[in-house]
Amino acid sequence: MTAIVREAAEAAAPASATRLRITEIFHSIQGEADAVGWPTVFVRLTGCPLRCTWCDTEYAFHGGQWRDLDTILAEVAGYGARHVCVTGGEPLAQKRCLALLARLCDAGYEVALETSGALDVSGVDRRVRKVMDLKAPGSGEAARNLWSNLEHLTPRDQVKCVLADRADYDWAVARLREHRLAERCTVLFSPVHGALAPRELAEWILADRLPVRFQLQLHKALWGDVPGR
Ligand SMILES: C[S@@+](CC[C@H](N)C(=O)[O-])C[C@H]1O[C@@H](n2cnc3c(N)ncnc32)[C@H](O)[C@@H]1O
Ligand SMILES: Nc1nc2[nH]cc(C(=O)O)c2c(=O)[nH]1
Ligand code: SF4
Ligand SMILES: [Mg+2]
Repeated sequence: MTAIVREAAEAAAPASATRLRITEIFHSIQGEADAVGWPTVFVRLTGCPLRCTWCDTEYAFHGGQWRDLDTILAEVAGYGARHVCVTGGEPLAQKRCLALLARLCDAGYEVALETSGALDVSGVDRRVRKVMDLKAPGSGEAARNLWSNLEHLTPRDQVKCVLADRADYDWAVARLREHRLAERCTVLFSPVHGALAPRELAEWILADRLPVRFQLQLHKALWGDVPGR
């Protein structure tokens, strides 16, 4: 069977109701958002309906393996970490992601979800900390932002704007004010890795007295831009 035929067959026949397509499960230092620095197990779900120009995980768009929930939970448990981050690809593109998140919460983990902001987050377990992107124009995917998602954020969640240039920054500042984002939850501004100089973004945030939290991808400082880290 060729890889393409196998992929099509797997996509058509997820045998059990509790299977998800997984690109990788790995143990690393959380490099982004509120839980930055904590030893964390990452569960990266395969597939994404978006194509952000600067995406650093294109390898998660295709392939992966169908894994059932019990097997995923068992592998996560094997690392003995308190924190779990469910990411992708776009995790919410697989409906069973909601069951995975609930099972991880039931098991007692601190659970974070990295999501694009383009898919409905209303069904996500309230115990999960959502880290929701708002895609700026430089991503090429700003039209996909599902603004109704803002109503489902709580103070434990975070909104993240990943910015490629000054035009993206100006867009994000306008959205911050328009939607009173900082009154809803923590707002993260992060430079696109290798595109916008981190110091430049830091200076803009300070000059404008913005109530946002600057963030850099810590794992890339530690290990570079490699899969599974
Ligand atoms: C790979 S995405 C997966 C989750 C989901 N699809 C999303 O976009 O949030 C995880 C996080 O990495 C960020 N990211 C991806 N490529 C990046 C890059 N080149 N520089 C900085 N952040 C990046 C995304 O914006 C997102 O916040
Ligand atoms: N170390 C590490 N931290 C991360 N936080 C969010 C990640 C992601 O790809 O969603 C990520 C990742 O890929 N690696
Ligand atoms: S939504 Fe996330 S995974 Fe999908 S292309 Fe954009 S950054 Fe990559
Ligand atoms: Mg990543």
